Amino acid sequence: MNQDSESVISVKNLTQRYGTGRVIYSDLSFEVPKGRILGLLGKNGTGKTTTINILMGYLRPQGGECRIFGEKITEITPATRARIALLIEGHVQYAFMTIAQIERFYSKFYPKWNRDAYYELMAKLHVSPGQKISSMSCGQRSQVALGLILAQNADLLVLDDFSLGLDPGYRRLFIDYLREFAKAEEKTVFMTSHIIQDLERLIDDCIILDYGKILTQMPVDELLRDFSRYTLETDASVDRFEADSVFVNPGKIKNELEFYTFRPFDEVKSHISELGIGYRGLERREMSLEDAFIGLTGKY
Ligand SMILES: Nc1ncnc2c1ncn2[C@@H]1O[C@H](COP(=O)(O)OP(=O)(O)OP(=O)(O)O)[C@@H](O)[C@H]1O
Repeated sequence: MNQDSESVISVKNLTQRYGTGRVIYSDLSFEVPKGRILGLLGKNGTGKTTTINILMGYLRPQGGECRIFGEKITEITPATRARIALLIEGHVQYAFMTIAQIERFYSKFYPKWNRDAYYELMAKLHVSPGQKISSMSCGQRSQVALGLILAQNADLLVLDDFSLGLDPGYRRLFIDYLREFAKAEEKTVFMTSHIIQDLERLIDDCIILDYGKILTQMPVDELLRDFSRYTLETDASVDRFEADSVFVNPGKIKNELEFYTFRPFDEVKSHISELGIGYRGLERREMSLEDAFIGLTGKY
């Protein structure tokens, strides 16, 4: 089996700009292997929704090629399309229906429809099955949308900002539910979210997008193992710690300096000595995925 046939999503040299405006990105390439949960992360406006719109065939890119389950996205067959469950930013569109009506409506389109998965999630909602979606709160509508996604029992789930309006308890419930479902059934998930703390317990791999390019693509456990945040005290000015091959996004508040790095401790220490900078208390700090994200993309 070649590498491509293992990849559920394959993106090669994707280039996108809107009209004659600025380039959102060029030469973007990545793969999403079967059975993995991948989070596409990036600051506002880096092109996450754009990428999903291209992958789903709603937008034609200026260059590059995307394949899903081996098929070019411009020539995707209905049978392959039926293997993909998509949650776009926003809510259920048929808001005039009730919880029960929308379940019956959706069930007709999906051969592998799992009614129980939908009602299991709906049971956590404190509303009656006869209530119209239009009269529900923002978070409750998101819960209905997520129930409809899981019930499709698709092989690939594409979720754009699934957490819209959800409270922390429901987000935790959905994440645990999704991870168990995806791992037990070897589903592939491609998702974005701005709530990065949530993703740490869900995703296997992350792509971190900066404006115009991918900064990092790697398994989350490797990122948290190899990328570190350090602090030290120094009287030297922050200009002496310019970003370089060792220091990523250095910053200073009073006399405490912090920086991030992919380099091991000994190398960091000798780099500071080579620069001839006096310091006290060099410490490697515990890091979350959100810290790593800020370390790579900067605080703005
Ligand atoms: N239809 C459009 N016409 C022109 N520019 C657009 C259009 N849609 C998006 N853009 C621009 O493309 C860039 C990427 O937008 P996109 O919605 O993909 O970002 P995002 O990473 O999903 O952002 P967010 O985190 O805010 O959801 C932004 O600068 C946005 O202004």
